[in-house]
Amino acid sequence: MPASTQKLQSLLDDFRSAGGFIDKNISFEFSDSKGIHAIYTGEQNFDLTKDLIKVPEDYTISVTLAEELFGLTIVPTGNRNVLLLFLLAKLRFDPNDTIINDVNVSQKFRSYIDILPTGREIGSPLFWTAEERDLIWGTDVVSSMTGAVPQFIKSWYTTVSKFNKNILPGTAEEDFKFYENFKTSKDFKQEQFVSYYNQPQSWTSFPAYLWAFAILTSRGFPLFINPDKKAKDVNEAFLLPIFDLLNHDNKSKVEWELKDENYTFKVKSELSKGQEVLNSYGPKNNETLLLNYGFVLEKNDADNTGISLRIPDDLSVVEARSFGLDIKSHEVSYKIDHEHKLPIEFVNLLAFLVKTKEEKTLTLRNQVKGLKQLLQILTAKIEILKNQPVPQNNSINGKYIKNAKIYKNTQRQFFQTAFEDFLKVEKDILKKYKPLSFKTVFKNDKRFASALLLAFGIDSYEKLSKTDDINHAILLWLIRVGNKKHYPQDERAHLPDWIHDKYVKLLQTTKITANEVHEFTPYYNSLFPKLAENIPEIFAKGDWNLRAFVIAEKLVDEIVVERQANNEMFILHDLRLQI
Ligand SMILES: C[S@@+](CC[C@H](N)C(=O)[O-])C[C@H]1O[C@@H](n2cnc3c(N)ncnc32)[C@H](O)[C@@H]1O
Repeated sequence: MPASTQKLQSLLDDFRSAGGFIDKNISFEFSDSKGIHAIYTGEQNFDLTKDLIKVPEDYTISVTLAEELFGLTIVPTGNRNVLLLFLLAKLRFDPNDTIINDVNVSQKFRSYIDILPTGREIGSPLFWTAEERDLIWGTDVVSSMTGAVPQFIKSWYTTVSKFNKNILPGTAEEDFKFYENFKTSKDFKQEQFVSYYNQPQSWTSFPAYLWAFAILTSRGFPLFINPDKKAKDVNEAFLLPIFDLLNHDNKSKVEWELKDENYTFKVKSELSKGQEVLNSYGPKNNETLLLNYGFVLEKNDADNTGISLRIPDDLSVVEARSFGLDIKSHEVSYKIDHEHKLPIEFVNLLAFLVKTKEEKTLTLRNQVKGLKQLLQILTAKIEILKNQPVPQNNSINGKYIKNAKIYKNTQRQFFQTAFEDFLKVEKDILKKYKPLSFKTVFKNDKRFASALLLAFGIDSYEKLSKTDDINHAILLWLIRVGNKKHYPQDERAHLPDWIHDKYVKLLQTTKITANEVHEFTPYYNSLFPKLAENIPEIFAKGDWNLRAFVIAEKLVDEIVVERQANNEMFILHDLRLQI
């Protein structure tokens, strides 16, 4: 019999001797991808009115038990699970028995504690190596983890440093050094500690605490299922052996209940021979499943993702509200799931962030610019999620590679859908408001177009649009518009007044820095005086000095946007829109 089967058998024997019940038609099996799981083997469909599993209340491991060992006052209400984590760590890693109220708890739960998986077996990225973490680089799982671990370290140390000295093992001082290390290192990089995390030695060490944390999050039950025991904390959890051998399916209909001092487990949908008996851990998204349980679901109804944004401190929430946004603080996040798409409000928020001082409301200009930014954010997210590094090291766990792939693909799908939706929004807005495209300028302002031909040696807009010269062309055209009154009447018709007015206003109000002059000089010298000499009818009318280039560049920032779908350039009016 393999060691794992033997361990499981001992647990089942101990459990039955403690008064526990498991329907005779349930058999526990083991697979690399799912760990231990339960299969129904009965010939007849299971009678849904019957209990499948019954666990005596006394055969559970709770915060109350931990409090009896460590004392009531060590952790404040709101954080009581921490004590349970230390009890778990002690039961697993303390070679000495733990006696609580004259009961040898170590002996009582030995076979249960023995079957609990290691951190790496659970598969949470908390236990992944640096190279394995590269598989999920840039994802929300990594940012959650980076934020959470320092908090775990603090709650571990705050509690363990309060323990009565006579309960601490001789290795405690050594264990505490990790905290000193963490506290004094400016740039704490978790991945440097992964091999330490994966080898818990002493029960008071952080790795033992982290292991217990992963055990409680991947297999703990909420205490509120016991109405008698009023949980002091909303998220108070406990361990319910045997129930916790069941794997998860969102759709599984089950019933947990406390009846006559026994926790009972019933299934509420058909269970036939060969089917896996599945619990439901609740509607969990893939991020939570991966981080807390070490697995993900390819088809997960409860999956979601989100985009968060921080409004810079120098912009006020009040201003954002008067712009028409319904926001309460500087931190804004939007959730995307199978029912809720990314809302247009997100575009409006970005529009607010790119607005000019003069713009008090949503305009065509800021909305299209906001939209462009959103499409860029989504593209960046999609690119990160698309990237599937090929591990060079064949010691990387295949299950982790698979989970990372599924997690990233399911996340990417949300962003991909949002990207396509907003490309459509961009198309609709451009269709509705028909802003001036540079292609149209090129077509209408024929004199300018042929001047470009001479200047850059390009004979069509299509060719121009495929090179960097398109940006130079726009810059030159904006200066031409700024010099409008120096051109003959027939040419002026193609040079819009609103652009001219903006140019003049910028010219009057902008102070040009030495840096800008410095930056533009080589570029300016590459064009002038050559252009003025060769094509004076365009480039020697009005002012074509370096200042004009700096102003035109600022105007480009303000009013020119490149369409995401086909890189077409649009010149946008600050036409007021309604949010
Ligand atoms: C409550 S335990 C269930 C028993 C567990 N399989 C074991 O070996 O002890 C939760 C763990 O089971 C595994 N698990 C649960 N549901 C799963 C599923 N649908 N697919 C793959 N693994 C699953 C994950 O490793 C998870 O952390």
